[in-house]
Amino acid sequence: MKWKRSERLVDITHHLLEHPHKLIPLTYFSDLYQSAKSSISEDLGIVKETFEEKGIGLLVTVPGAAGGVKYVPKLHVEAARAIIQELMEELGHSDRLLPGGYLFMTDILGNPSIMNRVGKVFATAFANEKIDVIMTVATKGIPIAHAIARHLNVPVVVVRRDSKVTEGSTVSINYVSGSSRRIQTMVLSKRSMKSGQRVLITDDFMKVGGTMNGMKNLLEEFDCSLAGVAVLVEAQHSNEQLVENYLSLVKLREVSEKQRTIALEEGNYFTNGGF
Ligand SMILES: O=P(O)(O)OC[C@H]1C[C@H](OP(=O)(O)OP(=O)(O)O)[C@H](O)[C@@H]1O
Repeated sequence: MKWKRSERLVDITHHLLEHPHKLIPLTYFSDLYQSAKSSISEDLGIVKETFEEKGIGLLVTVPGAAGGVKYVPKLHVEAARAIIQELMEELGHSDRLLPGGYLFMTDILGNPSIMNRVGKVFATAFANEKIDVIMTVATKGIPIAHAIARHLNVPVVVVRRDSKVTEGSTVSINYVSGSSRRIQTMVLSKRSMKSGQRVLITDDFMKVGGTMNGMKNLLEEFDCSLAGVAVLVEAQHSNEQLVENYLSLVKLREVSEKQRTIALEEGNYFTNGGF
């Protein structure tokens, strides 16, 4: 089948979007479309210019025999800010307030369109980091972890709070859950990670950071290192913050269970390295 340029451009775009952060040799495209490398290079130049101008992402070219092109999901600042503003509007409804200063977020975490945008905001911040794995803790962190993983093209590991025979042999640690000051357990299958991997930790909500801190401690048991911490919503609180370096999209500054009010502000995404 002879491919017209317009058909190649559509198919190249589709392939790149389906394989973020994957280095694709030019020969893959020239063989697929039976086209000269020079034509493919021109095609990729058009895709690159449109991707970067429209804020879809970057098209990184790696020269040399082992080279190729790699699509890196990366939003423009304005697009990231608009997604965070959208989140704040969604979260700002007083009926989301739960006892203990938590917010009901399950509907947002279950919304694939919102999660996809959240994933791309975080993937933008970590686009240049070497990340091998994304770790979260069951349950509500799972949709966020997968959303980020989709854009970074890396696997997700889910820490559980209980041991299950279906996880095989496991590593477990105890940690103090910040808000409730309860001793809790984190369990992760030994098969989940390999020594030396760099891990991005994420969760839907961080209050005192006990949960996040527990996951950081778990990394040490696997001889893995922390590549970053991504939090959807962080909550202001009076206790000592157990986690310093993290990125949050939204900050729950103040809640009044009596007045049923929620005060939100942008998280530290833009001030702490999101861009
Ligand atoms: O910063 P901390 O004070 O440790 O609290 C943050 C925890 C608590 C809550 O999880 P839960 O609602 O307890 O558990 P699940 O995600 O399974 O609903 C939230 O999803 C974070 O994981």
